[in-house]
Amino acid sequence: MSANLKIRLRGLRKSFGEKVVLDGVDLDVAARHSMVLLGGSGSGKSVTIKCILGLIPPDDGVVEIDGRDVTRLSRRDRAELLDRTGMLFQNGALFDSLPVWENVCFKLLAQNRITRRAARDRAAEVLAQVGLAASVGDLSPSELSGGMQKRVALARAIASKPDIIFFDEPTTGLDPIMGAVIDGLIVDCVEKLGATAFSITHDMASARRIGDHAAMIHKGRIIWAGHAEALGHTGNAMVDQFANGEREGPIQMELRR
Ligand SMILES: Nc1ncnc2c1ncn2[C@@H]1O[C@H](COP(=O)(O)OP(=O)(O)OP(=O)(O)O)[C@@H](O)[C@H]1O
Repeated sequence: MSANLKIRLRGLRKSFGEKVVLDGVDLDVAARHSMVLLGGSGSGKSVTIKCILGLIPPDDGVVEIDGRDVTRLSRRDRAELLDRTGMLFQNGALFDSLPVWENVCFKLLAQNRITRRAARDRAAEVLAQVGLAASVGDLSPSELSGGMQKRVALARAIASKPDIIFFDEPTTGLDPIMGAVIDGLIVDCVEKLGATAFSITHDMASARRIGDHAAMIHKGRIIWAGHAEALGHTGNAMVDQFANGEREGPIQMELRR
């Protein structure tokens, strides 16, 4: 394995009943790079992330993080891996019953890795990093706008200083300017941590901003992987159609059949 490789997927397969979702996914993500996984609705992007995190057991294949096969880790080693991982969920997934500061430090508090007093300080620190005042820490998530909730969700994803962060549709539901702001914060935070980022998104502007590399999944396989700046002119008709949002092209023709 290359010493520089953070995530390595080989021959990843997953079916639900008769439905084959992942049909031999091969993908490499280099350390400190930012990979964006593209693909149509229901193409298996979230299932891929869940397999990497060990939340769904693959039927077959290899999932390596730092050269270790995560499908074979002991419960303790998997917990240790998850401790080093941050996740920003599609809907933010904040707990309304807890103030923002407890949401931000939820993982650290739940694992007794920090006192409540230190958690307040840590929350203020990461809230500042995403452009929010410390006083926001005392509010309930339901009192925040969608953009602020995304910032809080980002603060929570980085609070434990993870070395891999997963972003699931980080700008969904935001206006284009707020989306660009959140993307900028994502890039800043990932860079500051020196983390590896793995994102899934339908938003091509966002994909180009947050990804240095990109890959596209189609019919359960990675059909293209390369530099994010090539998106739209990769030479792969399916990827270019998707990236350019064109009605006509090989993907639509398949849908018509
Ligand atoms: N636990 C599950 N049980 C059964 N089917 C599942 C399960 N999880 C996912 N699927 C199916 O796997 C397919 C891929 O789902 P996935 O959520 O990975 O898609 P996606 O590419 O992330 O889509 P979207 O962009 O719409 O979020 C879908 O058809 C979905 O219904």
